Amino acid sequence: MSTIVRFDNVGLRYGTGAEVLRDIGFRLETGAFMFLVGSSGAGKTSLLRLLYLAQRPSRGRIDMFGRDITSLPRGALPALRRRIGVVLQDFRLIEHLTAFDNIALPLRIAGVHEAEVKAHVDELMAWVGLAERRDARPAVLSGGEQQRVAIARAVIARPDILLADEPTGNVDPEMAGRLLHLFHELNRLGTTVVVATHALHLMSRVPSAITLRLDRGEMLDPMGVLRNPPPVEPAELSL
Ligand SMILES: Nc1ncnc2c1ncn2[C@@H]1O[C@H](COP(=O)(O)OP(=O)(O)OP(=O)(O)O)[C@@H](O)[C@H]1O
Repeated sequence: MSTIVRFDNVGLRYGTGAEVLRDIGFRLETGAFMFLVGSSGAGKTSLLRLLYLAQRPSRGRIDMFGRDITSLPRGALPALRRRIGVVLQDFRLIEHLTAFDNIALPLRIAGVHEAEVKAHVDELMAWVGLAERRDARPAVLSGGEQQRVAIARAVIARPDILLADEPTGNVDPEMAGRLLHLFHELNRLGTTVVVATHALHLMSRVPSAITLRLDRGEMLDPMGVLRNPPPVEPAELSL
């Protein structure tokens, strides 16, 4: 089993402020499902920003996909980002595109044939309860609908890593369970998943998940599980 993400002694500060992340070190194995938890302001979004290559650390080293991303030239980042699906708290939908076209975007960028795009997007929209909102633009969608468009867009092209920041924050409990199920299915197909959440009750739905707990910018890992991930059983690999 290979390591897809590795943090060594990572620190992050914004501008000249104090460090908002300190001494973060962990390994994430390919195919893992990780919950990122901690109280508001603990640094969850900041850690996701590092993983999405939106921010470089102020110190330490981050390896992703077997490369040291802290020393990569800017020009190399877009190709890496295409392997990452991301659901941010502000959704970042493209305003002039319909829900369907927003979700279809990663497939179209990848050059997928239009008939296949239509079949995949329609199926996923039905799954996340958006079949009726196919032609709606983001401005007329509710917060929960926008969130589901953002999630569908992030997962449609089966990224190597999915990063989601509080992805069930705007939906009812039933839909939250459904979305988590979607992430779990994607994970079983091989995508490494990182979900930052306050919804601790949802964590029991993914029994195999590991948890990275942040407390005011520091990592709590008393058992050392994240620094020394246990070997994965072959049976789990074949799921
Ligand atoms: N762009 C920024 N510039 C300066 N400080 C920032 C910036 N973004 C976040 N911070 C600070 O970094 C710290 C961690 O914030 P972050 O958003 O990562 O926490 P969080 O755990 O995701 O919180 P929440 O659960 O409320 O989303 C906070 O003290 C916050 O004020």
